[in-house]
Amino acid sequence: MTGRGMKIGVIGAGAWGTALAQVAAQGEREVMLWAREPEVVTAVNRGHENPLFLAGVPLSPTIRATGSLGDLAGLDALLVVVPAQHVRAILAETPVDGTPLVLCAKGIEAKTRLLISEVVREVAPAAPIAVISGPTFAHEVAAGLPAAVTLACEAAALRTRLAERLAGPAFRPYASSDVIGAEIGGAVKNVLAIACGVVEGAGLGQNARAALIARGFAEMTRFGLARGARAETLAGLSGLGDLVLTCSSVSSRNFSLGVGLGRGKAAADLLADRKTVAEGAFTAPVLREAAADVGVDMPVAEAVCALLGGAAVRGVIDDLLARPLRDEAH
Ligand SMILES: NC(=O)C1=CN([C@@H]2O[C@H](COP(=O)(O)OP(=O)(O)OC[C@H]3O[C@@H](n4cnc5c(N)ncnc54)[C@H](O)[C@@H]3O)[C@@H](O)[C@H]2O)C=CC1
Ligand SMILES: O=C(CO)COP(=O)(O)O
Repeated sequence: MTGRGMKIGVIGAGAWGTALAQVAAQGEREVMLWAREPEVVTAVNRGHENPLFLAGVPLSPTIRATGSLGDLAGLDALLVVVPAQHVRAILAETPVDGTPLVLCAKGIEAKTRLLISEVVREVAPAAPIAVISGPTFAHEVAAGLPAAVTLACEAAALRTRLAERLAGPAFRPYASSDVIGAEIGGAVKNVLAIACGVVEGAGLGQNARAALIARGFAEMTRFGLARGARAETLAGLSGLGDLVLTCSSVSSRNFSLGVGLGRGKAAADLLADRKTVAEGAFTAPVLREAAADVGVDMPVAEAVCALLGGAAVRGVIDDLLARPLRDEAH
């Protein structure tokens, strides 16, 4: 069977899960979308919209929302699009068995320091795993604007079928077998986007932001290589591509969080009561620990941790700039 006939389910109806359901529904194909919020289920089924997480985008009528994870049984692949810290709990309640899981969250599990693919191997050991990651603001993808992603999966046949199923006129998956590399790019760039937002909020200028993107990419590469990622994946869509996107736009929740920090607002106030997720705030502390585990220096990630912990912006920036001079290659 080619991938085109695969029946797709999406777990998580935030902005990105809804946008991916829209991608999977192209050609009037049916898609089952699990939403945690009953009002989202109702709005998608009755009005073909998701005003809570993706307002203003008309959705395909072939997307059917459900509040019951049991309704996902028997599908050919499930896209997992709940925030990283909730993947374990949600999959434990989902009828997965051997269904392929396409992991779309960008983060590291805080209490275990595991990448999401490692979490899923624990909670759904029979499920083949793929990862989709790349520079993709949900509202642009849902509106049908052009975007490209890394689609990583070790099994070549499944990789091809998923790419056939999800590719569309404006959505281009690029195949890779480097699952860990695709995950690390997406997780680390969120932390670096907070740092770039701080540069913006504190008015440090365009030169500083470009320097931070380049030195941040050096950090991502050091950590990724130490964890077994391939350099070309880190330099691709899911690494450098997504880093550039989220480090240069207030459409990024992580960048916007950094702008607030850079203007001197407290992290606790910026994060209180928010409905949408800024994954970098959860990833930064666990990334610092995970980097220490493999002996990798990540000064920008350290600085983000300090700011999230309440340190004053000026002091953190002064400390970064006062670090000993070093070779660029390190
Ligand atoms: N929004 C975007 O443009 C993109 C987001 N992503 C990633 O997709 C993942 C999901 O993010 P978004 O769709 O943007 O979410 P969102 O910020 O739009 O919405 C929050 C989501 O979290 C869910 N949620 C809240 N508490 C929960 C709980 N206790 N258990 C399970 N789910 C819970 C909500 O139901 C909702 O689906 C994140 O890892 C994000 O980094 C990846 C690419 C693009
Ligand atoms: O991952 C994203 C774009 O690729 C979305 O970024 P934010 O989560 O920072 O909004």
